[in-house]
Formats: sequence, C-alpha cells, structure tokens
Amino acid sequence: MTWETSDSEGAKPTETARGDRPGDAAGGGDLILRGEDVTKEYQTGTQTVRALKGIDFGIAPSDFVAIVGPSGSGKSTLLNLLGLLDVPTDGAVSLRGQDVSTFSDADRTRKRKRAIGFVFQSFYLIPTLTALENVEMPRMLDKTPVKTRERAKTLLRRVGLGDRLDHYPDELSGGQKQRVAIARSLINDPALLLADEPTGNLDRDTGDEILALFDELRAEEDVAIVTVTHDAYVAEEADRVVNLVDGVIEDAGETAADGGHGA
Ligand SMILES: Nc1ncnc2c1ncn2[C@@H]1O[C@H](COP(=O)(O)OP(=O)(O)OP(=O)(O)O)[C@@H](O)[C@H]1O
Repeated sequence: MTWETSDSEGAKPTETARGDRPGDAAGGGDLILRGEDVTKEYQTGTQTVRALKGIDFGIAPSDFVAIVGPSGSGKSTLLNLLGLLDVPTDGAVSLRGQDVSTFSDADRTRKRKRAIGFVFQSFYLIPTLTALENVEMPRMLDKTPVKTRERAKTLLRRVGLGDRLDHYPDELSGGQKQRVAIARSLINDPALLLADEPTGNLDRDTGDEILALFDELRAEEDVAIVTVTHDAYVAEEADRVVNLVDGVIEDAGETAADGGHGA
C-alpha cells in the first residue's frame, strides 16, 4: 500500500508530489524522501524477521505525517530508514531523487546531518551544557562559531526561549527542554524533522504547544515533520496517518480534520 504525500493545501497535485510527473527523470519530483517497495529484514542467528514488507512512501516539504501502530509493527525501523540511519534490504529509499543505498557511510552521515533533524521523547540534552550550548552542539566543530552562536540564539528565540539561553536543562520545564531540542534539531536548516514520541513526556497542554510550534515551523521554514506517536491528539493534527501493522501500511489517509494545518 502507498503512503502518499499531503496535498491538503491544494498546491501539490498528488501525481507531482509522488514524482510521477512526466519527464521527471529522478522520479522524486519535489519530494524530500521517497520509498519504493521498501523491505527491511533483520537476521538474528538462523531467524529472519521481516520488519517492513514492501511499503511505498513520499515526504514533501511541510508535510506532517504521523506513524502509528502496535508494538513491533515496524515504526522504529521505518523511522531509522527515514533518518538515513539504516538502508533497506530490498526496494529503494531516495533522498531528493538519489538512492541512499549508493551513498558511502560517510556520505550518508553528511547528507543526514544536512537534511534531517531529530527530536526524541527524552529530549537528550547534555546536562552540563546551557540551552544555548546544547543548540550549538551539532555544529561544535563548525568553522564559523560566531555564525553558529547567532543562529542558535535566533532559534532559541524562535521557539520562545530567548530568556533562557544560559539556563541548564535541569533548570527548564519538560516543554522548555523539548523546545531546546527542537531548536537544536534545526541548527543545520533541515528539510525534514523526525520526531520520535515528541509529546510522550509532556502533559496535554504542553504537548499542544509543541504541536503549535511544529505548525509554525512547517509554515515558516517549510520543514516537513514525521512523527511516531502513541498520542491520539498528535495523530489528529497530522495531514497523514500511517498505520503500520506487522510491517505493512494498513490504512493511509487524511485525518477527519483534513490535516489541521493551521497555516
Ligand atoms: N536489530 C534488530 N534485530 C532483529 N530484529 C529486530 C531488530 N530491530 C527490530 N527488530 C524486529 O523488527 C520488528 C519491528 O520492530 P520495530 O522496533 O521497528 O517496531 P516498533 O513498531 O517500533 O515497536 P515499539 O512500538 O515497541 O517500539 C519487531 O518484530 C522487532 O522484534
């Protein structure tokens, strides 16, 4: 089954978003990521586990996709493929039309760093660094530290933490920690943000604030967001809900609210 991209704003015909446009040699259209017949198997001893069984997907700029499904259905496996942390056993994942299997490990890492930001349930901030230093972290070896500092400050202001730059993580609330993590994930101007249970450690109101921030980032920075979530209210806000069951997409469709894209 196919997980198609969002055309909820009417700006992107589905055919174009899926890269089926005539003359589109790369086959990726304006997609950030595309998966075709993606299978992922794990080998443990003599046993082979087929975690993903031939799924198709496409992610266009400013998409908001929620991946849901029972434990063991393949959500983390899919997120790892989307994050270029792994490659499929069969089928192809392409980043802007380039098959990721053809990249060397170093190339894949470099492209991941440029194109993709990560946000996690447990924030993963470094406790001995300030909010500002945490956001600068991914660019620690950057040759232009002044620019990085300015960008990090801008991002922290952007997520509403302009007055918390020098606070350490244990001086921040859960929602503020997640905002720092989101600012950090944006330091390299990614096209795609992968969020693994981003509201899992937050109360509902704080989770809603994070979703509102996601919406702003999609509208203003064109960043696409793919989240794995157990929170129904997060899935309700998404343009697309991908329901993974035993390695296949059971039901992909727009939510009743037609995406809830507030922009
Ligand atoms: N490294 C691995 N080696 C062997 N099998 C694996 C490996 N990683 C995952 N699996 C298997 O692949 C299947 C999918 O696992 P995955 O972690 O993607 O599921 P999930 O939907 O993220 O589950 P959960 O919601 O519990 O985190 C499961 O059957 C799991 O046991």
